[in-house]
Amino acid sequence: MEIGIIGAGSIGLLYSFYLSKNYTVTLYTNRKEQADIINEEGITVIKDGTQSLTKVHAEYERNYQEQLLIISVKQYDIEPIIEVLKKLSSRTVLFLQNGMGHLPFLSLLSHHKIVLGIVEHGALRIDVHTVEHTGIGRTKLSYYNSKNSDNTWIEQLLVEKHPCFPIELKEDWQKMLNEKLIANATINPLTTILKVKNGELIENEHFNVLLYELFTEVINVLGLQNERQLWDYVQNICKNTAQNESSMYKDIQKGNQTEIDAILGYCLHQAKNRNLAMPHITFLYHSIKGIEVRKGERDG
Ligand SMILES: NC(=O)C1=CN([C@@H]2O[C@H](COP(=O)(O)OP(=O)(O)OC[C@H]3O[C@@H](n4cnc5c(N)ncnc54)[C@H](OP(=O)(O)O)[C@@H]3O)[C@@H](O)[C@H]2O)C=CC1
Ligand SMILES: CC(C)(CO)C(=O)C(=O)O
Repeated sequence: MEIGIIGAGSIGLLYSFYLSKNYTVTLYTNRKEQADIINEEGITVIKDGTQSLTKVHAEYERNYQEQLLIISVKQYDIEPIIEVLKKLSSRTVLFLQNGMGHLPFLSLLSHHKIVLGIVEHGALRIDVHTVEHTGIGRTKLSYYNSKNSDNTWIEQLLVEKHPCFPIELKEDWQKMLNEKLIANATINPLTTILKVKNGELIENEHFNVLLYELFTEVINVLGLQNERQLWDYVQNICKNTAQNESSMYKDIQKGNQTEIDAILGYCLHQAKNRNLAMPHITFLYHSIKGIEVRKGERDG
């Protein structure tokens, strides 16, 4: 099976490394120099201090040929890719983004078999061809516009048996994405403005109150009922990733754009549609947007 992976950041490098063990992978980069380096030196994954190298073919030209395309760019880089996907013949397209920013574009791609995914791995790009696998998690997949049948590409992925790279199928994409959104909408912005690691949101009783207040707004706006179970889920993520900095906190420290629009921006949009007041979400959304603008002004 031939797989094209679009976006050679932390997730693109990690997925190229593991999937190339069983499939022919082409990794599409944003810059020619990165493709040249990957073609020459391969991809290195560092896990628990051990380095492993694999050869993967990288391309800068965007003539995606593969029958399975995996999209691993950030939410704010999705739109130009959608424009290309619109013109391609029918195939399977798997989106791996955090947040919900990609959903409005999917109606433009109805001739493709769309699969939504969430990533529970931790991955951190060290340089243009090296990624650190900072936490083993699952990839969860769910069919968006087709039934759980006749997708041989996805069925092949599901028999993937690498112990560090488990892949699961979920029935309900909305539930799957909502759960991930709850974690990203609560842990990410709070850790960013408080400048703390994930674990402090449960270790510090005052921060835990903030986490809970924000959590109740988020589940309210998403219209979710099983509060107890979801609150345990969020607290468990803080516990299991206690020593990690959230991706949003890392992005802000590096002066990068965040995915706040696809995360809290989406929640605010839902709140507006339903005429709900969301003071914590509003406060945090504008705090993060303000920090991004200040950074832009300093650089500008
Ligand atoms: N990293 C992680 O641990 C996790 C990430 N995710 C999600 O996965 C997604 C990807 O995240 P991550 O890998 O960390 O992000 P990165 O920023 O590390 O990587 C994104 C890459 O996409 C490249 N890119 C942008 N536009 C294009 C294009 N048109 N064609 C080819 N490449 C392009 C960027 O290039 P350039 O460098 O030139 O900008 C960058 O290298 C996000 O939605 C994130 O929320 C989810 C869970 C965990
Ligand atoms: C689950 C969480 C919050 C773990 O850090 C994450 O996905 C992120 O940082 O983006």
